[in-house]
Amino acid sequence: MIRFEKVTKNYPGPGTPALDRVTVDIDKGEFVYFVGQSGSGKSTALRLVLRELRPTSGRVYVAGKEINRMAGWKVPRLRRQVGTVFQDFRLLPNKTVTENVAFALQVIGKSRREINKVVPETLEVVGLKGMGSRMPDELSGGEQQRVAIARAFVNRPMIIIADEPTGNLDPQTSVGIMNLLEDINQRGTTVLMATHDHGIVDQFRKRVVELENGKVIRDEAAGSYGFQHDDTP
Ligand SMILES: Nc1ncnc2c1ncn2[C@@H]1O[C@H](COP(=O)(O)OP(=O)(O)OP(=O)(O)O)[C@@H](O)[C@H]1O
Repeated sequence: MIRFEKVTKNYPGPGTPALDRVTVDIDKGEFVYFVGQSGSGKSTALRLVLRELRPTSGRVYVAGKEINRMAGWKVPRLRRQVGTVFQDFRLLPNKTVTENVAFALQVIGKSRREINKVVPETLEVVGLKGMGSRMPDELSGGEQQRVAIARAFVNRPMIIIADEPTGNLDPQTSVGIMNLLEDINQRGTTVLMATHDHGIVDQFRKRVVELENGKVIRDEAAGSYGFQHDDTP
């Protein structure tokens, strides 16, 4: 589904590469964490999948296509198949919950009829049934993140990219958001998630790709890694 093949990314200016010959293969339906210290290259890796950035060398494949070679007019189609979720929610503050989610479908030309059917269904999936007429500032952080996930998922994308989706949430609310991302993953969407949150990575066991200075220093399957904390008395 997604393949990074010896991907190096240099930003302009001096310094080490943000990514350095990264090779990672992600199958359809996987849930993969990208972990590592601030500046290790997690966001750069995620942005390459959207072709918001282009590799300095190496190749990034999404659904079998090398996206760096894709014609520019095909990039919007690629991005429609990749939902995005961020730490800071990024909702439109002057639109209701329903309008925020509907907007993602309006911009790609879906009919009003389809929008009226799919948006309430999606709000139900994310646990916001009956909250469609609220404004973002009338919601808790966790609820706002659910709206953002609904917006990312409403078009049933192949892939969801989540960059620190629990970064602004307390631990209990984060668990709710992780349950939701797991649910969406189980419906067949591949999930790539960058996180600093060791507690989440320990509790919700998934494949872990760890970056350090742009290099992959660990790539472990779900369940094969040890707990970071020893809770035995
Ligand atoms: N637009 C940019 N221009 C120049 N350098 C950049 C740019 N974006 C990121 N970098 C650099 O690339 C490296 C990797 O950054 P990146 O944002 O991918 O890391 P990250 O692991 O996502 O960090 P964080 O957890 O803080 O978000 C860092 O050294 C960063 O300073």
